[in-house]
Amino acid sequence: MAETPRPTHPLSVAEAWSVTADRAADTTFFFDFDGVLSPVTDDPEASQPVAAVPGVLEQLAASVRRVAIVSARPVSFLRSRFASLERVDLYGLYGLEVWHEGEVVTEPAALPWIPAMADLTERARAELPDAVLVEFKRLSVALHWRTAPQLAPVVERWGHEQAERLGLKIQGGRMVVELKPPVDQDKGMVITEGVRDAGCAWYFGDDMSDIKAFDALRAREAVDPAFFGVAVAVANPETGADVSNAADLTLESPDAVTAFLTDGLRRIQAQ
Ligand SMILES: O=P(O)(O)OC[C@H]1O[C@H](O[C@H]2O[C@H](CO)[C@@H](O)[C@H](O)[C@H]2O)[C@H](O)[C@@H](O)[C@@H]1O
Repeated sequence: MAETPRPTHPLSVAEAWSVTADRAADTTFFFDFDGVLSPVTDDPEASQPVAAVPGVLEQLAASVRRVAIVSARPVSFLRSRFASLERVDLYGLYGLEVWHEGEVVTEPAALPWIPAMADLTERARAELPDAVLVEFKRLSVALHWRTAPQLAPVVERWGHEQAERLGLKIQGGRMVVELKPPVDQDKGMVITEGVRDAGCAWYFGDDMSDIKAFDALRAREAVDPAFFGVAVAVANPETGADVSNAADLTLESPDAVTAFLTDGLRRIQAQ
């Protein structure tokens, strides 16, 4: 059968699935976790994927070349939510951690920063108002104001001061600011590496840090016009229009992502 011609952006959903079904053996799907596979909750520890997600991802992984979750969460957290998945690759802490052959592999340049992150966590808990949730992630510290939105300016100011004091990187997100070691690693770099020899790739994201992943798909297309990249935004009012504007398609929620993938899987399997 002749290969479906590569459509130009903007894409229709039907075009995107048609090209993907043709190239399934050469396709990788990447997913962010929070807000994409899991609905947003006040307590980050309470987050769970949509019930059907593990089954859908495992089936997808059996039908395409590769499926990976690329998250700001630690790999240990992702493993706790996806223990049953055997075929899905996991990148944690923006790619500073990778789940590889049954163990967590950490970027060596980041390891010396663990004590500084632990100290910063203690300092944040002592200095910030109690309503700020301080999440220690071994190689980063996330400062959440979801349950106290009026504290956003206080937390952002404190975060920027600490980043300057310690020479850390700072990453904004959904009602959160995160402090990270000054190590060059982000979701865009994970995707750039991950699509190097792919013919087609999808990335599903909902937050500012995901725009770099969308950009990595675009950059790959620019050097190889035959490559087919699909950026999918999961819309939310917190990140405004920036994520949707950077995407090819927009879905409204993690439930909608699950239904969308179920439909896509049917199309791939029917090919
Ligand atoms: O890259 P991701 O997997 O999307 O992780 C981004 C951040 O997700 C978590 O925070 C966000 O989700 C929480 C639970 O729904 C929510 O309470 C919070 O307001 C959101 O910012 C996680 O806790 C962070 O560490 C991640 O950076």
